[in-house]
Amino acid sequence: MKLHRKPIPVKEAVSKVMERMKKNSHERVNLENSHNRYLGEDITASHPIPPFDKSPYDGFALHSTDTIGLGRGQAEEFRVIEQIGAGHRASRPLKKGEAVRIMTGAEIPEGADCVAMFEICQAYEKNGQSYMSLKRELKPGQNVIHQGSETKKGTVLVQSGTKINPGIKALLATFGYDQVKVQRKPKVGIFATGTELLDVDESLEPGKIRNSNAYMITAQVERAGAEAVYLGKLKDDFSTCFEAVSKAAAEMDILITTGGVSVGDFDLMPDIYKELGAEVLFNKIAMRPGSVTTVAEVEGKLLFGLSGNPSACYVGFELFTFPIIQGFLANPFPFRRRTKAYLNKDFPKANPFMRFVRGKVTMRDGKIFASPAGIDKSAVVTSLAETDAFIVLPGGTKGFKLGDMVEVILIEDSGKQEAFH
Ligand SMILES: Nc1nc2c(c(=O)[nH]1)N[C@H]1C(S)=C(S)[C@@H](COP(=O)(O)OP(=O)(O)OC[C@H]3O[C@@H](n4cnc5c(N)ncnc54)[C@H](O)[C@@H]3O)O[C@H]1N2
Ligand code: MOO
Ligand SMILES: [Mg+2]
Repeated sequence: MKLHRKPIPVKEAVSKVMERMKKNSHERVNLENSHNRYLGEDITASHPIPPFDKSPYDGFALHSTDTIGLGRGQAEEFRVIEQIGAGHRASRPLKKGEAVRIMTGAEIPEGADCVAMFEICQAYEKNGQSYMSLKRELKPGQNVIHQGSETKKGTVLVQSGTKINPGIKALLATFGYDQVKVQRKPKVGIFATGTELLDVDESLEPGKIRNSNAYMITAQVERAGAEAVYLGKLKDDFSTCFEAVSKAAAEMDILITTGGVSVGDFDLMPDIYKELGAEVLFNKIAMRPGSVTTVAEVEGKLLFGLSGNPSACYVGFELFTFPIIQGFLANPFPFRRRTKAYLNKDFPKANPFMRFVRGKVTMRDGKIFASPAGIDKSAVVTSLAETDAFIVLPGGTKGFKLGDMVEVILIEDSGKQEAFH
């Protein structure tokens, strides 16, 4: 085994992975099941919105020319010929001096060009006929939402590859998509390797630990929008691991293993990649944690050899596997959002490697602050529960001080916020 590996910069490692991005196929799902899926086509307005001139208020539709000169004590009486709610249309065009009692969302009748809200009108009955009197002048088009004023037919409203959110669902429904073309979710196989691993329902035994990576990675895969296929845990035995990995690589779109990528006697992944004839893109990155993260490709399939150490495993996934999954989903913006934040803690120790400190961000008075989520060590699992961001501390000769402005990678919205005031 080669003990001395040459670390490559994080940026280079990310590009090496992204160069291997694969094209994916599409499928159709019912609109109800489309939430959080990635669009497989642009959404183009198939009709204008609104499709007809409509009233934004409950009131009376009339013609503005009938209101000229009103005001300063001058009122005009209108004959109310009918009443229309949303979903109904007036039975005939309005004539001079007529009004239609109209509700919000109803189509403006022919012969009307404006709406007077109930609040400025006086409605009354006279000899079994409805009337309304008005003391205000209205302009043509006043209180009318015009056909196509929100969007014109043919406008591209959402691009293929965008994650479907509640607003996009509303648009899909507006344009009559009962079925939606979406990107097929890549199947991501997951193996946890390690003879020390116990199942969740097993009691602790000397020298053994429960397998937490499998559950963590499954959740990260699902959070990224892919289909997680947990394939089980494997003992550190070459032929068992080799068989399992080669079979899964053929069946899955992407394969993740955790553990066994370093230089230990039972770290079998490097030999497995060799035996498979896989091309190793890199096996050492100038970062902490996750320096041992290894990515290889065999017969067009990417193999992510994530570290066994929980924090390193978590970080390795978010930096390298997350964007490739987004690529599969045709997301034109495959990377997690980054921004700047003020450090809430000193990091006096210089580190030659770039650090991705598991942290949490808070927002106050238009500023973002970043604090570490717990112990900043690769082998730590407890800090991950609080993590909603990575604090990026570039490698170099100096440490960092409280108040320094640093880059943060936003992992999720933890929703920690006081009530609105
Ligand atoms: N001589 C050297 N030793 C190590 C180096 C090195 O460069 N030279 N690198 C260290 C670094 S950095 C890391 S990170 C780890 C990576 O180890 P592996 O990826 O080979 O992982 P394992 O050896 O299998 O396990 C490491 C650690 O993680 C625990 N683990 C494994 N799987 C799970 C799981 N599914 N759930 C929870 N915890 C798991 C395992 O028990 C070990 O404690 O290597 C350093 N060594
Ligand atoms: O890969 Mo290790 O996490 O750098 O500690
Ligand atoms: Mg090891």
